[in-house]
Amino acid sequence: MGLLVDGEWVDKWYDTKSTGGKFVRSQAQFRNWLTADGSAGPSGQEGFKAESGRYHLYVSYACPWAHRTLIFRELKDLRDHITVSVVHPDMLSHGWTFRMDDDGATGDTLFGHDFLHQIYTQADPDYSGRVTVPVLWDKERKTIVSNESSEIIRMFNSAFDEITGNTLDFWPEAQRDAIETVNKRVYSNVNNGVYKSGFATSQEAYDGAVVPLFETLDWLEDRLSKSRFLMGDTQTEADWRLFTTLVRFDSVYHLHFKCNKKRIVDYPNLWAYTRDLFQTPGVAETVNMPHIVRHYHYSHESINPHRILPINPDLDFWEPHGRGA
Ligand SMILES: N[C@@H](CCC(=O)N[C@@H](CS)C(=O)NCC(=O)O)C(=O)O
Repeated sequence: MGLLVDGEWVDKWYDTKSTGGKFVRSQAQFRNWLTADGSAGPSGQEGFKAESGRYHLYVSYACPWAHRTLIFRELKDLRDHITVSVVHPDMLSHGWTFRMDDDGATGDTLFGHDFLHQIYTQADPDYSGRVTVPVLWDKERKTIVSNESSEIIRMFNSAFDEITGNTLDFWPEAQRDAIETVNKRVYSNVNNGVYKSGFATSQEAYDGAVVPLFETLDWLEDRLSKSRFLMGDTQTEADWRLFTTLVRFDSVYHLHFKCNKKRIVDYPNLWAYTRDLFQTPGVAETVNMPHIVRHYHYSHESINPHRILPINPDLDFWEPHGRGA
């Protein structure tokens, strides 16, 4: 675990001393956009035109943020157009690595590097900051397009539509304000809320995260008692952003991150909704539970110093969900 400082790798855990025990996530730094015509998009430089075979994703199956991008690659039929490398689940003193001694870890299929940080310094030899997944890489310009999952899924939502003929829209214009409102609350209290609970190093910081987490899950449970998906009858990005946290919750966050007031299986609507999303064609293939369980319990020494993997509940994500009616 560490970060790059002026292009040099430094092995260092998250600093929570300066923030009163609170975990504060840093902002992603590569913020270019892939677009259908290569124009610049909301931020970054121009020239990243959607083209088949040109782009590559570096992901971890364990990471909920990277998981979003893998799901959109499936939902938007991009599998034949965007290639993928999967890191090893253990994130230790070198950060994410391309070790291949675990089922599903592919190694760096583009360059044969050992560490993900080498991809960052290849894009910017003086890069300072965290080395995170996902990374969207441009094989033509040999640089990172983006390392921000919330933006990568919006690129995937539309940039390749002419190439794939898949015009499913998970970010429909008419619902954007409503989606943003839900995303904001879900991001802060649920997606990042579990991390803020788990990485807190003071009681106050933990309480400040875990209470809003369960208040928000209660609110979502109620909302999902009235409609199949968060925005009504059709899936939007809001559902997929929530899903990657829900699918990990009972196996990882409940115990490892001390989010243990309830499990997702204790919420009838949230649990059926999680199964409904899981059973969406293409999605189950993106869920690698062994990588998920291994990564968190093995990598976070400060939380689980003996690296013992828990027995965990048997969860049947294939059980009929009954939410279509
Ligand atoms: N803003 C980023 C966050 C990505 C992120 O934090 N990924 C984690 C894995 S779940 C990571 O790579 N952490 C390594 C680190 O912080 O050093 C996104 O959503 O794309």
